[in-house]
Amino acid sequence: MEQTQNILMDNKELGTKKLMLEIIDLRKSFGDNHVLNGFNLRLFEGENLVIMGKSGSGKSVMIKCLVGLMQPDSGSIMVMGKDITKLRQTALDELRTEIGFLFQGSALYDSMTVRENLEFPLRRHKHKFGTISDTTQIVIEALKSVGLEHAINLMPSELSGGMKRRVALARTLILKPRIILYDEPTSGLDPITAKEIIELMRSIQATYKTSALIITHDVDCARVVSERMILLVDGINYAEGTFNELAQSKDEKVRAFFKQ
Ligand SMILES: Nc1ncnc2c1ncn2[C@@H]1O[C@H](COP(=O)(O)OP(=O)(O)OP(=O)(O)O)[C@@H](O)[C@H]1O
Repeated sequence: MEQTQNILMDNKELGTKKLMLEIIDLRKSFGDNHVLNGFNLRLFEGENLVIMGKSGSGKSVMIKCLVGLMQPDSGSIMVMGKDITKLRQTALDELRTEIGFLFQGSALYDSMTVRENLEFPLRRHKHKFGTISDTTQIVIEALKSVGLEHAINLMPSELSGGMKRRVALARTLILKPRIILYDEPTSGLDPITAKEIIELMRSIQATYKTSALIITHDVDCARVVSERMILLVDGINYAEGTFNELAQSKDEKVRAFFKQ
């Protein structure tokens, strides 16, 4: 596998699709620790793009820059054509509703029922949805899409790990995001539950026509969900391609990702 320095060499078919997210020459250092050294990424409409990188390779730093929790040293981050590093707070908040996050650990509010957990983001983002007098239908629809409509009145403590992750995903979907950012979606789950979540990610892509950026160590997850993958090594896109292209690579650094 040849080192891919420039993501503009994407396959031509993708070139005709709408660009949802673009990261250009992202750089971030902490003193002498140069974590991101010109990272590039393009996420197209309806696509699942997997990013793999070893522990400490800068995936979290990249996500923090992407969601505005960390300021990059340089580079731009375009979300649906707007550079988020240059937006004012209100415009940034509005744009943020187009991105849904599923972070490691499901982060449900323990003192709220499943229904209340799902209603919470709707209330917070009134500007996008207006005042909704009856949220029941919206909540049920989101829960149905993750197969958990029967859990609407349960407390998080009554849910298994897999169910919690599904509810967290429903809570993400309820805001109808155009882009979903999954951070280690299968971590901490047993293989069967992980497989269910992986299948769910595919079904959500088909139903909601979302684009997704997926950070994972899980080779099975990458194989099933990705249209394309980027391997992040030494702060750059070390290699890019489909799962099969990368899995067949002779490059030792690339091969290391597929040995599990
Ligand atoms: N706020 C910070 N201050 C100083 N160094 C930081 C800070 N945040 C991250 N780093 C450094 O940046 C590097 C990349 O860390 P990061 O958390 O992005 O890795 P990662 O790829 O997400 O790893 P993992 O898969 O283990 O979560 C590490 O060397 C880390 O020590």
